[in-house]
Amino acid sequence: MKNVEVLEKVNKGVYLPLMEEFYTIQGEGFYKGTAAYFIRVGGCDVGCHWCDVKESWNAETHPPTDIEHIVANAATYSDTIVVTGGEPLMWNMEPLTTALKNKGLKTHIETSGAYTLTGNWDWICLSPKKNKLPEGVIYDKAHELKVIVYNKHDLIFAEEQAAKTNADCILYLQPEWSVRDKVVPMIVDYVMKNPKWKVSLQTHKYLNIP
Ligand SMILES: C[S@@+](CC[C@H](N)C(=O)[O-])C[C@H]1O[C@@H](n2cnc3c(N)ncnc32)[C@H](O)[C@@H]1O
Ligand SMILES: Nc1nc2[nH]cc(C(=O)O)c2c(=O)[nH]1
Ligand code: SF4
Ligand SMILES: [Mg+2]
Repeated sequence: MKNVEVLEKVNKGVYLPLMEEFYTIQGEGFYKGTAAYFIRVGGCDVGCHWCDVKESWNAETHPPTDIEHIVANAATYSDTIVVTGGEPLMWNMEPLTTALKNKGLKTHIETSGAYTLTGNWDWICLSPKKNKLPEGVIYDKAHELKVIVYNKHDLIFAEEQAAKTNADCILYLQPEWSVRDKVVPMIVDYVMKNPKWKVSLQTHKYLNIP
């Protein structure tokens, strides 16, 4: 296939720059502990300095991959599919999620919300970033809000973001991994004083799994 044809397919979302895919246990948030197949799509320009997948940022280093292959493969592993990245919403998620749903699979997304919400999702984890704030509509649709806490100011940011979410949205504070020893006591204290929040840990890192 010619380069332009591939780019056209990527633009439509029928090909996606695939970084990796793996069957594991969802480590974070509401579905923590649940087996799920992860599809990690390349490309992100949000630029979180503590991002734990910086290799995902440059989309050009990840091969444009036919979503039909991705979906056929995913279906052999799990009925719960987590789409993450990179920032999956940099791409049109309509074709991928439609194909996953046609196979009867549950579609979950991990997103910063920095780009327009596309796709048909059973579960939306919104993890907003100060550098590039979410676009309006996703706050109404998010099932969980997961704010990463790197310092004290992130608790103020967390409250600002929570104020924008819908009433059913489950609220999580998750320690930034590299400073976990410092921020976990702060998060624990904050959650006990403000019990509308829950703690989320990156449990897969404790379990030594992907
Ligand atoms: C790598 S991101 C990819 C999805 C999307 N770009 C986002 O940020 O939501 C997946 C999840 O990991 C979180 N995350 C990334 N780096 C982290 C770190 N160093 N410590 C804790 N959580 C982190 C993000 O906030 C997000 O909830
Ligand atoms: N096990 C596991 N759970 C996760 N939850 C969110 C992840 C992500 O990177 O989006 C992630 C991940 O990379 N691994
Ligand atoms: S938005 Fe997500 S993928 Fe992008 S830099 Fe931040 S944590 Fe990493
Ligand atoms: Mg991760």
